[in-house]
Amino acid sequence: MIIRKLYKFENAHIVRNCTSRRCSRSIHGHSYKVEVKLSSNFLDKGQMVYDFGLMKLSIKELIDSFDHAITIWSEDNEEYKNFAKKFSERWIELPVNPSAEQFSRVFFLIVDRVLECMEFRNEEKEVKVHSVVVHETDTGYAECFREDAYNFKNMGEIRLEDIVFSDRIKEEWSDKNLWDKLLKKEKLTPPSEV
Ligand SMILES: Nc1nc2c(c(=O)[nH]1)N=C([C@H](O)[C@H](O)COP(=O)(O)OP(=O)(O)OP(=O)(O)O)CN2
Repeated sequence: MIIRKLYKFENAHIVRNCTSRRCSRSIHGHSYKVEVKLSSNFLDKGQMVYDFGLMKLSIKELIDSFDHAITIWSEDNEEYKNFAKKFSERWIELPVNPSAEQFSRVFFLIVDRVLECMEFRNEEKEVKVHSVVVHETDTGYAECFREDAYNFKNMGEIRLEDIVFSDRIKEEWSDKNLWDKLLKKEKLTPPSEV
């Protein structure tokens, strides 16, 4: 069975080297919608794959990090990167170009790591990321499956260590060490009730 939770955020970027000139040569923003789909063949004590309420903790906080932020590619022009970091206190640097496709891979990998670290306290079993859909506009989206997220050879390597959140973004997390914990694969313990 698959369940799906929707997240929304506003974000600015430039996507270098693409064919659409407006996209590759001008800073612009989108009202993103992100669908995280989880699957399992089991149900927990509440007869759910994974409580939607639990999906409003770390997963929501990490996706919301991108809200009112600018996303930059680590390989972009140094002057542009410094400008973005100087004039926006909320920025994220990615090791890949911030296309809808790469956003969907980034979110897949992040949610995959959250689930890997998460303690399951309500008899949830084998909860996996099925796919992540990133809607960049009302008319265009990318959907990432596991084989895409880990397709480092053809789609570019994404190491979580290479995703950098600005200090301001980290300060707004309920646990300022959340990202470090995920990088170190430390256990995340959710509250017994949300
Ligand atoms: N496959 C992709 N194509 C494009 C991406 C992308 O991430 N993946 N991104 C862009 C731009 O960011 C652009 O802003 C969105 O392009 P587009 O769909 O053309 O936007 P519109 O709002 O103009 O779409 P309409 O359908 O005309 O309303 C470009 N391509």
